[in-house]
Amino acid sequence: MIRLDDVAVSRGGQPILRGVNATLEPGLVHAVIGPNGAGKTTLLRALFGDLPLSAGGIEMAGRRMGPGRLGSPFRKAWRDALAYMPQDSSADLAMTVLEVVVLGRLGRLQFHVDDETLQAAMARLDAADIAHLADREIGSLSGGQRQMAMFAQVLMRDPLALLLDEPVSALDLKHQIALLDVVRGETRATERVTVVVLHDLNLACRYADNLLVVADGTLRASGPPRSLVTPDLIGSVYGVEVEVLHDSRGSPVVQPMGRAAASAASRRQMAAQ
Ligand SMILES: Nc1ncnc2c1ncn2[C@@H]1O[C@H](COP(=O)(O)OP(=O)(O)OP(=O)(O)O)[C@@H](O)[C@H]1O
Repeated sequence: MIRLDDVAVSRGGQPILRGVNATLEPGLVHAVIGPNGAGKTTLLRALFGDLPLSAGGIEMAGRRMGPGRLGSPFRKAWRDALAYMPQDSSADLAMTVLEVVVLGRLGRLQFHVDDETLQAAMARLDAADIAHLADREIGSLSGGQRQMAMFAQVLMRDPLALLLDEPVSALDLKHQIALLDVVRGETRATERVTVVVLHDLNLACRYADNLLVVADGTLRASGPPRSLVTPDLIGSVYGVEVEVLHDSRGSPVVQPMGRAAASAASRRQMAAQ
């Protein structure tokens, strides 16, 4: 479990996140949604120990990270428990896909890649549907193929928690589903905490057990998609009019209807005038 307690983060001297309280249960997929610039990546990087907290704390596996400079032994131990896939995993390296995936075990490697590691890397590539690309140079892949390879790499770390920042942004429909199926399956099987930033609200509703709605640097709402996702919440967070339908499994489906001309409150005010 990961617990966030009144977390605040500043960047460039500006407060970006404030008052974030959440409990992230293991074995569940937690999807972070919210508009551009809301603070989603900042939240993920704070969880990874990549950005210092300006207030509050994060507890994970008996450790507590508080405000202040992150001392390097603490930071290393904290990050060793996690696997983080950043938004842009640009990889212009002269390395093959297989070598990049094997790097996920860095720290355990001692200048020798044993057969077990190679087999594990191949299994990860297979699960990501890119085993046939193992010997290609990573820089020669398409954006989507590279995203799948970086995903295979983070899984090799066998982490306590998986932090994925827009992992499907470059993927076609089939590979979005394939990657998120693996994410959900691994999360359940390993009882780890998964936090994934997604812009596609319908994928978030379909795959997340818990949604974290970030807006203007605060956690506006959180909970299971079915009870959380309403036209009012999505409309007010994104500034659009939406209809919320439900698919045959009961997952919410968000249908944009147009930009919100005015809030309900201002419409009532205008009607009263
Ligand atoms: N180094 C920085 N210095 C100052 N402000 C920053 C810095 N990096 C990011 N920000 C600001 O912090 C805010 C949150 O950024 P963040 O990347 O967390 O948003 P996001 O929700 O992930 O957005 P997106 O959906 O566009 O990726 C933005 O207003 C951004 O401009």
